[in-house]
Amino acid sequence: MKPTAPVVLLTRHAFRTAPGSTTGLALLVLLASALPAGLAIASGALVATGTTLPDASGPLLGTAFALGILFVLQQVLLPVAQVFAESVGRRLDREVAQRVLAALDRPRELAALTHSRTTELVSAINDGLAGATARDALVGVVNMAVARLGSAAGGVVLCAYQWWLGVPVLLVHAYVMVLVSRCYQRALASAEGAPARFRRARYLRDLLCTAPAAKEIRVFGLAAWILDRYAEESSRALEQVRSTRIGAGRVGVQSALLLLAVHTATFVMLALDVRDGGLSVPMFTTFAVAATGLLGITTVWPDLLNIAVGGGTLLLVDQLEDRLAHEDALGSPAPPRPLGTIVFEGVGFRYPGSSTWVVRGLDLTFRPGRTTAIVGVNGAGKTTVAKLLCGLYRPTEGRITVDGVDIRTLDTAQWQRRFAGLFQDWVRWSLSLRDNVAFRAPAGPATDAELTALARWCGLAEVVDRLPAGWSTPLSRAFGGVDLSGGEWQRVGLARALWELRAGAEVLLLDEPTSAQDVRSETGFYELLRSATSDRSVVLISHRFSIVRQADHIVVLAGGAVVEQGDHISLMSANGTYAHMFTLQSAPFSEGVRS
Ligand SMILES: Nc1ncnc2c1ncn2[C@@H]1O[C@H](COP(=O)(O)OP(=O)(O)OP(=O)(O)O)[C@@H](O)[C@H]1O
Repeated sequence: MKPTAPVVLLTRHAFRTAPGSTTGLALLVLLASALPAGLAIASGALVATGTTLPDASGPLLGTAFALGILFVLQQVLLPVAQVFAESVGRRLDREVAQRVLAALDRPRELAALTHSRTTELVSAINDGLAGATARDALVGVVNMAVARLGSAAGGVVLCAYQWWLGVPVLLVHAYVMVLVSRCYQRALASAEGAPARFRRARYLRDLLCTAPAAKEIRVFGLAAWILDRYAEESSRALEQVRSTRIGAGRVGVQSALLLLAVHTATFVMLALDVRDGGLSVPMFTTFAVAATGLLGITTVWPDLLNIAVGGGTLLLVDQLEDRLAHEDALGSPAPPRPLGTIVFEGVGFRYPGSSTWVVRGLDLTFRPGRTTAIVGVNGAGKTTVAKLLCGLYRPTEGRITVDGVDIRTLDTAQWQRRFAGLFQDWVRWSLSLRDNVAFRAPAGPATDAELTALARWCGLAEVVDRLPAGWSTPLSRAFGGVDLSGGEWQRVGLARALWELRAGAEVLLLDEPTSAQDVRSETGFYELLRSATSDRSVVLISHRFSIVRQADHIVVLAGGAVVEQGDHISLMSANGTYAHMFTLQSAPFSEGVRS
């Protein structure tokens, strides 16, 4: 199917977003487009009045006044139309941003979001918006429409003189338009490979502009190296764009020469006709002004790029929405409440686009109210199991059931809402502490008293006391607040997960919850965890065996499968992988005690 032309796409979206304003805009454009022809006719009429009626000062004044009005309108109507277009375009931009965010929020699973085509589309949309917004593009459409329709009207006037002159002149202009449009299409097509390079260049540039990288850049003295890499990447990305610009310049010169030739011929023909008595001076004036109006077409070339980029972005947004359309079958049943036993039955999983099995033939049981710890070496697949459990990915083979029902058949959004989690890469929101912990208060806004009780449990109470505006303090210096330490941030993440349990989540996923905690905080963590989670299920992923050993059930993952499971005592007496890992971690301390 042929892709919709950017102008059509922009116009269609503008009418859909703001039908009233866009209709007004279309009328303004039509009016402005008729002005060159009106000016040509009025100029001829003025000359006619002046030359044929020497003492007719009234009609002369009237015609001059009419010409003046047309002239003023020509100066005013286009800017007014541009202001209208900007206003409609702004609404279109807002709608585009909302549509992109809504589309990205739609898939319940991460596979669709992390797919390379999705990231490509999002990146291309961001690039498009940075290059030309829908507002720029819509202003471009107005400029182009006024110039092209105005020129066409001038051509029609010229046809009234001699059709065999008007038609070829119009055809030459049409040819120039096609030439220029093709040139921009080529420019866009050849720049298609550039986004990846631009993305890399932008990443390097952002490294220099963002605080988190500042420490390493200074300590390792990386600024000059990054600047060099940035210069290299961006100049390579610009190379393609530059080569197409040279092409555009060539087309510009060719078109100008063509227009020069055709207009010179027109003016010469008109002048010869006046000399030979075939054309009166007033008519000459009308046709000469009409021919001049045709040249308006040459003033809109930069707008073509804005239209192509802005319209192209709308096309990409349509494609993104199609890609991320909701996959859940409508009316899928909600998961049971409370959640029963969750079972992995022969689960195998490969990340999308990867041929490597992370886990295979995995049989696991998560009983309600129990703490299950998952251990294993780096890359064993522990986090992947947690992601499968909460429905962020679907098993490639096998199935996950709750009380015997395949979770695929349940409403994924509701399934996910039953989990609360602190992942390894939890988000540090640059918002107030209150928002960081209780985004979605279960019933009305969270009170400080409720939050303080939670903070006491999480070891956050001291931090809250220190904050200048307590729970309302923004956790970012960029927003006039404060920065927290890594361990304090982790406790904020933990508090958020616990708050979600209050809001109705039933399973708490903790992936390395004490990785940034000091020994004091780690000691007693498990008892505190159980007291805060009471009868809820907890899935605990940790390399800290001092915590893991206290779990009700411990699962050891290796080579993508469960190699051992049981409680600490049974696993230690089995003297297998778990016992080996446990001994390795505790050995330095025992030696320290001995010596
Ligand atoms: N989004 C992803 N796409 C492709 N492969 C991934 C992705 N996330 C993880 N992997 C791969 O899956 C494997 C298991 O990763 P996972 O994070 O589950 O391990 P882990 O046991 O939690 O490791 P660690 O103890 O280091 O946190 C690793 O080899 C990793 O490279």
